[in-house]
Amino acid sequence: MSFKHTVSGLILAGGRATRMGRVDKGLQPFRGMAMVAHVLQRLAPQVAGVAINANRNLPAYESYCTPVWPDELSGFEGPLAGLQTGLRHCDTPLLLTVPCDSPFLPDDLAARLHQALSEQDADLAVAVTMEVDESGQLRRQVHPVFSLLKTSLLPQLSAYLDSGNRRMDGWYGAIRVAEVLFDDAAAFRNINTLGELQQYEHGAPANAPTLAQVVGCLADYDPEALPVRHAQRIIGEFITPIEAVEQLALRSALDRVLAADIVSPISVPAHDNSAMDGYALRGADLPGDAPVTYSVVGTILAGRPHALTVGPGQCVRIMTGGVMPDGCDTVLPQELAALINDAGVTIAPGVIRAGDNRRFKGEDLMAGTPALKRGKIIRPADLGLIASLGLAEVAVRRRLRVAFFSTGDELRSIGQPLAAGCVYDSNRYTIYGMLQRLGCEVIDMGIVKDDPAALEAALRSACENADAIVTSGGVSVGAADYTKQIMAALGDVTFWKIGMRPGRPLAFGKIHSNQHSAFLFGLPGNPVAVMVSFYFFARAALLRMMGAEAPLPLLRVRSSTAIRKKPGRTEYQRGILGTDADGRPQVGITGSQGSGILRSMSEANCMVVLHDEQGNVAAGDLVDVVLFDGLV
Ligand SMILES: Nc1nc2c(c(=O)[nH]1)N[C@H]1C(S)=C(S)[C@@H](COP(=O)(O)OP(=O)(O)OC[C@H]3O[C@@H](n4cnc5c(N)ncnc54)[C@H](O)[C@@H]3O)O[C@H]1N2
Ligand code: MOO
Ligand SMILES: [Mg+2]
Repeated sequence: MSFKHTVSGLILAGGRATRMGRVDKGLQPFRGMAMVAHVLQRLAPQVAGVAINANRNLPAYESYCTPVWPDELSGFEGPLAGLQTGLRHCDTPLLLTVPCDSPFLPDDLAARLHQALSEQDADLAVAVTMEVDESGQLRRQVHPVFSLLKTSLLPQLSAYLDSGNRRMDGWYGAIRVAEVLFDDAAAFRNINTLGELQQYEHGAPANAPTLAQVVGCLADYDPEALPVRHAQRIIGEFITPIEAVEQLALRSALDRVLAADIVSPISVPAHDNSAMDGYALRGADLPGDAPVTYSVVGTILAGRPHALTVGPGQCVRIMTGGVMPDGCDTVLPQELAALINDAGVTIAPGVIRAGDNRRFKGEDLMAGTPALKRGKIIRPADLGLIASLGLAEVAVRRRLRVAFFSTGDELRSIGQPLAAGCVYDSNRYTIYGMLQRLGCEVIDMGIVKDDPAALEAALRSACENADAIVTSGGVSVGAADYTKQIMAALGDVTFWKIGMRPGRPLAFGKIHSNQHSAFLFGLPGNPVAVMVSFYFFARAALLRMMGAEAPLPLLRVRSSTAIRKKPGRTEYQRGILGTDADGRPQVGITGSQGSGILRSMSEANCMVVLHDEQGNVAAGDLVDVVLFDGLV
């Protein structure tokens, strides 16, 4: 049975709003209605009923058809006073509090807090998020105003207030508290100042520029002939990263983006140790002109503590990884000994030098130094590195949610018969593959017909469920291409003809629907154009949204053939990178380069990037190449 009937909601609107100039925060207009109405809309479906705790303008709050309860303590005594009032009136066993200035609160707040409360048999469940501060460090942020608690806690709370305390979490010591980690910190954002109110009015985070502002910085901006590098720059400046962070078990973090620097808590290795199985001795003691025999005073195994000291004329048997004994700085690999017998180990002159085969404490990682930087995509070596620090969990950015669909009446899905003039939808498969490779959470929305209402519904739904949207088709100048009109109507979207081949038309911007917004990449319909536009525009932008640093490396390679190329535009040609007869790398172009010929894309293992200013390429010239696959 659902828990909903056991929970009442309480919106805390009784504060003074000192940072907002003492206006009544809950009643401030925001995106077409009062702030409290947004909170009410999100909270009401999650609970049996909602009440508001307010101390001013009571009739205005009552107009939302909810009970309104002022504090019993007089003098704006803070949120706990509101909570006390709420507990006193509450007629369900549980009460859920939220502040009136949090219009983005999560839809699953009650469900998640309730689950933790019952699983952990707690008195109170409170929301927690992980946030990255300005110095790049990760910290836990507890949100005591987002709490689910037992109504029976009223006596404890009243006693706490009677003793003069007002801190929201100050009474947690006396009750059982369950902390619930939410991965979307932005959902808990509260609006504290009039400036923030204006800022969030259009869904824009702090200081986000409009597309027109970004474009305004380009002296010779021409959307009908936009150089590739300008389009890339505009997109990069307009995109904003998602901030939500989640804590994952180490192995689950593979291919995810590190959310905060990892500072090494220990030195690796923790001690100077031997790099070889052999004999440790003092470097100053090595032979001069004649062989020397050293007596063996003990054996050191890796991982075994010891208190051996080695004097002049002595050595100690040591295994790889064994901790170097005091005074020793050199290891003789055992196979280099001139003689090993009961008298000891004999070393000939000149076989090793002082300091050989010793690994220093901290030579891999020194305690207190950054081991990995935020923004790094976690690869197999990083998993090992983090494990070497003894860390079981890492903080990563939440996965980026990307919705995608294809547009066009001529498209058929696999399994459907192919009517005359129709083609199977291949773009949804290439896009799926490319998004998966980037580590996105994908939402496949199928094929959308060339119909304005269907396109609008699809874009709105994508916008409400994803961080970014990738569409294909309908961005050129064709008669049935409604896509552009609908995209433009839903937000800040611009349409470009880019100086490139393939992939000339591109729509880019941000759309809004029901208080949600998403970045939009309207890619051209031709099957190769869609891939090229994804790789050279969407890829970097999506990575930036994920908070990742992953530039595309360009290799300079000799072209095995001549390539025709017009200066004044960037051409991306499908290439096969291999080696010539002498084993040197070379690249050749796959067959037809038409933007509908997917076969030649499939045969290719790289793209040859011929830049704007470049003209024809002669056989043997060096060209830039981007590989499709990397080793990791
Ligand atoms: N008069 C002009 N015509 C065109 C121009 C132009 O500048 N002036 N640009 C050309 C270029 S370049 C491209 S690329 C295409 C882009 O067109 P759209 O983005 O509007 O895409 P559609 O018209 O919907 O489709 C184009 C082509 O691709 C096939 N297609 C579309 N979606 C899929 C899919 N999911 N799977 C497989 N194939 C798909 C579609 O059937 C068309 O053949 O416009 C040029 N025209
Ligand atoms: O983008 Mo189009 O022809 O360049 O395929
Ligand atoms: Mg078209």
